[in-house]
Amino acid sequence: QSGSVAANPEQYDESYLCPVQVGGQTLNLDFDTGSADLWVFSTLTPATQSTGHAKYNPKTSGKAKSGYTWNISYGDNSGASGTVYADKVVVGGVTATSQAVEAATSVSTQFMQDTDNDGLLGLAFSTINTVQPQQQTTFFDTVKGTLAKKLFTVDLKAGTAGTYDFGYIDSSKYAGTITYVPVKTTNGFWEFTAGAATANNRSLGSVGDAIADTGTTLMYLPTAVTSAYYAQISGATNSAAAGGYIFPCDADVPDFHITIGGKSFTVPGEYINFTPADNSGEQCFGGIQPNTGIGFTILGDVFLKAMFVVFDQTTSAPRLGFAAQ
Ligand SMILES: O=C(CCCl)NNC1=[NH+]CCN1
Repeated sequence: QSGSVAANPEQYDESYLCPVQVGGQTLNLDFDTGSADLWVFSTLTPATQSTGHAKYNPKTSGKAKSGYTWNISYGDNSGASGTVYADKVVVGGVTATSQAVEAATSVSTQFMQDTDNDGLLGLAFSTINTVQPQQQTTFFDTVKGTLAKKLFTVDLKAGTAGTYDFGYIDSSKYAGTITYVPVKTTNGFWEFTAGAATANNRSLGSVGDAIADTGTTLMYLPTAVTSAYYAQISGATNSAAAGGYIFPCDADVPDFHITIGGKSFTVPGEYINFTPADNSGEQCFGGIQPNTGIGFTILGDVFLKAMFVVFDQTTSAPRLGFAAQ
């Protein structure tokens, strides 16, 4: 089987939400290549936390997995926890007849407050799924044996709907050729080695170990690369108060170029002029921030929305394919 689902951006492209049928109920989920749990707001979530969200009701067709629990925390310190059911999950027509559906009994304030978001669908490797006492497979791992090709593609867009495709590559969605790089799976992420970064034809240094993460909004780069980039924007400062690099909203923000697999890819400067940093709209918050304390680079939506990316498990050695949109 194969299928395609829309990826609808929230305001400022903060995250992208996709309609998914869970036990016949449609919920809008954040597809996340940086985690491996499929969890949903549910009738088990306290009303004080679930107001405004669509909720999965396991009573309809869910089969409780007795004694199974989950508890996840993300890189941005958001998190959730709960219990586990098996139910039918359909994404863009691709059907998992019995998928582990993790029903939330508690969610952090970030999730409570984002009422567009009814849960997450993890697309990292199942080795980092948090269900105990027995780890569960991601939607992709559950269905991959039934897909025409064991791959999915990600085509996020700036300010408009993109797509996640499962089981095939739609060559109308990218320009030029796809450049493939090997993936290191030991941390459970789609992790690879990126190369040299430049802006205004000046070297910013090398990016190095990086993950492709649809669940993270911004790009978190090595501190040296980040400071070299903002040195080229007059008025840019690293503001503790703002929580990162900001600059005058009318500044000239240069394109960011990164080499992957020997090919150069471009993130337009306008994507890096991310959001107003204050109510006056005078200072804007950068879409590139330092990866301090993370230990690797995260290439999140600001990067991905300039790209067409193939998450490929067609062979025993997973790989990532990158193309310009
Ligand atoms: O947690 C991470 C970073 C992994 Cl290093 N990405 N995924 C995600 N989902 C919700 C917030 N962030």
